Amino acid sequence: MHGIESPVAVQAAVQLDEVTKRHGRGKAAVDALRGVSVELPSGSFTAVMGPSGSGKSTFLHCAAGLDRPTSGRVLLEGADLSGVREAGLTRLRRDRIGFVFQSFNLVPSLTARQNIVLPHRLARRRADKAWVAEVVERVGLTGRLDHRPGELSGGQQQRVAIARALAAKPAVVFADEPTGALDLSTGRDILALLRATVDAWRQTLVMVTHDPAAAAFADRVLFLADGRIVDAMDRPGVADIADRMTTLGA
Ligand SMILES: Nc1ncnc2c1ncn2[C@@H]1O[C@H](COP(=O)(O)OP(=O)(O)OP(=O)(O)O)[C@@H](O)[C@H]1O
Repeated sequence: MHGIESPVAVQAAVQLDEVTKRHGRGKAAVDALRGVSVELPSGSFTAVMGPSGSGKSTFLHCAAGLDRPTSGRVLLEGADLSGVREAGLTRLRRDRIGFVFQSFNLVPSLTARQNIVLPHRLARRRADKAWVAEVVERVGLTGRLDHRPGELSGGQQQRVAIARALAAKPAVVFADEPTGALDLSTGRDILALLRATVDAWRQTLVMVTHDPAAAAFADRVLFLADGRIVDAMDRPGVADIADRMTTLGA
């Protein structure tokens, strides 16, 4: 007789365990994160908000393995990053993490197509052509692939950056104010696109933003204040997010 097996626990894409981060030393030391514990489930879209200086960038940098916590642990797909050496971290970031920045960070001399597959070329790996074609279609860049960034609008450049982030099928995409340099309506299009990658492909997405309307695209909004997660809201509306930010003094 076999007992009924318990369901396999869904592994978090990213998990932070009592993470602290101290910048600087001595009198100049700043505790940017103070005991942050959170699980970011696979296939979820999380927005991180908080007043200026609350620790959002530090959170993103620690969660993405760009920066090491002073104490505590960060797990990516269940693997503890604290024991991983610098070369291993670089490989993990390249293979398992996608980044989207406010300022697009494209290489100006390369075409959109070349920018999208650049991480593969740097890793000396062949891109999955069928997947890249699907990504290009989803982000709406068909017909624009031979243009250089200077020949593309801001929204199109951000689409290239998103395609580049998705091309390696990353475990997590981290986006830092991805609509910060775009006008309102282009920004909405980009957020809808990011949302669609979560809905269609179960892409895990973590986005830092100041904008309640942007955060309202997420499944969950985490609020940071003074280096701590002080609140979380599931599927909140814009007004609720804006209210919460006001009470945090933002
Ligand atoms: N490299 C650093 N050296 C010293 N202090 C730092 C460093 N990076 C960040 N800090 C400090 O840590 C705290 C958190 O900074 P962080 O950039 O994470 O906040 P933030 O919420 O992203 O802010 P903003 O919304 O203004 O970008 C701030 O007090 C900041 O001054």
